[in-house]
Amino acid sequence: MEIGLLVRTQTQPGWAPTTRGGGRRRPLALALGRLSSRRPVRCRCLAAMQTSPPPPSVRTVSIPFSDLKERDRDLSGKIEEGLGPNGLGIISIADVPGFPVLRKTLLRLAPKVANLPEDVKKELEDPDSRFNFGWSHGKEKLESGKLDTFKGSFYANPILDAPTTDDVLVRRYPSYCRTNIWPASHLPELEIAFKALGKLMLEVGLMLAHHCDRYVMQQGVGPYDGESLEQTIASSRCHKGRLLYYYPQQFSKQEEGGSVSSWCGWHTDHGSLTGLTCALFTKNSMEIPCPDSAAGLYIRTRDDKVVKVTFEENELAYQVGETTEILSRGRLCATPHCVKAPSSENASNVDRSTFAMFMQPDWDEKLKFPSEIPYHQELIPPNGTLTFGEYSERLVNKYYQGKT
Ligand SMILES: O=C(O)CCC(=O)C(=O)O
Ligand SMILES: [Fe+2]
Repeated sequence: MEIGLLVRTQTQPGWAPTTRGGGRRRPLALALGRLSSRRPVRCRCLAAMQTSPPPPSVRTVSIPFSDLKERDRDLSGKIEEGLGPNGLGIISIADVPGFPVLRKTLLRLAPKVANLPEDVKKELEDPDSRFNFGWSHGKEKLESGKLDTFKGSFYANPILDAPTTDDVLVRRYPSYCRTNIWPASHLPELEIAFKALGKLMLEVGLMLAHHCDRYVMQQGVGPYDGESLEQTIASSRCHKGRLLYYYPQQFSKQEEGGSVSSWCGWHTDHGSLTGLTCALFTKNSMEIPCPDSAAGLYIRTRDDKVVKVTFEENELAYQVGETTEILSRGRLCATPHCVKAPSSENASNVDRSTFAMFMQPDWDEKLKFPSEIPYHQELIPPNGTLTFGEYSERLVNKYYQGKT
């Protein structure tokens, strides 16, 4: 990894260890648990990104839910346009029944979690999972080496409260295998809302995965060497939801040229598929439209341009993770993304709540890697086969302990 090419972000998340200049603090946290993981992104245009006028805004390719649920419908054109080698790497699904209510119900709880008394939040922390279950705030390091207090996260597996009872596995894969922690007495509605939205995002994600599989097979890749994306996701016990709360930014901290990664640093999700809701903004507890058209989710396109991505409030978006890119032999591409905070004057006291559903293979899932892969080639054994759990462990070692 060429250190000089890493994007310098305020909130460089996830993978970046100190040795690579990323200033990461908690090596394992991002690597395993949500496997949302974060690969720092190479970029040659950092200076331009930080000083140029707001980048253009691009609408996601959108698929109506009524089409998505038809298994025999040919959606390969849209899948290619959205997620293929020339796509943005994000696609949105419109008119998902029940989604708008579940989204609002959960996102409205994000500020409530973040504002629970400190001692209650402490109880909700799980250091043994490297903060991949329960409450996590100020555990990751910023680029500057300071702790990231810009956002707080609440993590849980919305599908399984206890993925396994095998102690060996719990010790080996604590970020996947430990049990959920819910604020049962302080915010009992969180568990219900979190599970309901997470399950819906998984169900819709499975439908999308089916169409992704069809597209990949049409491309002549043949069935994936292991399971299809749909089967991989369906049989996994590792899914992880992340309720994110971005604290209002202080204007004094906004002087860094309004960097596009001022709220969440550049990274690529690591697993199979990530579901994303459109964020909810509030100001002094009142829901408001996003107060700054430049704020929100940004991605870097295949031809190295930074664009702001938009999708409708009631659409459900999905991004491709690195593992899917590798297993689809590049037919589906993972996309570097980050989040920009509002920076205009009237954006003070504005917070942002959103939810990400990281769908990733089971720790036991055998992944058959192609002989050439775009990421982490050195981790793959000669026979090209690793379980996802083993692969994740190697990634963690690579980034945080410097061994492969
Ligand atoms: O806040 C967002 O919209 C995106 C969050 C994200 O990319 C992540 O948690 O991996
Ligand atoms: Fe992400």
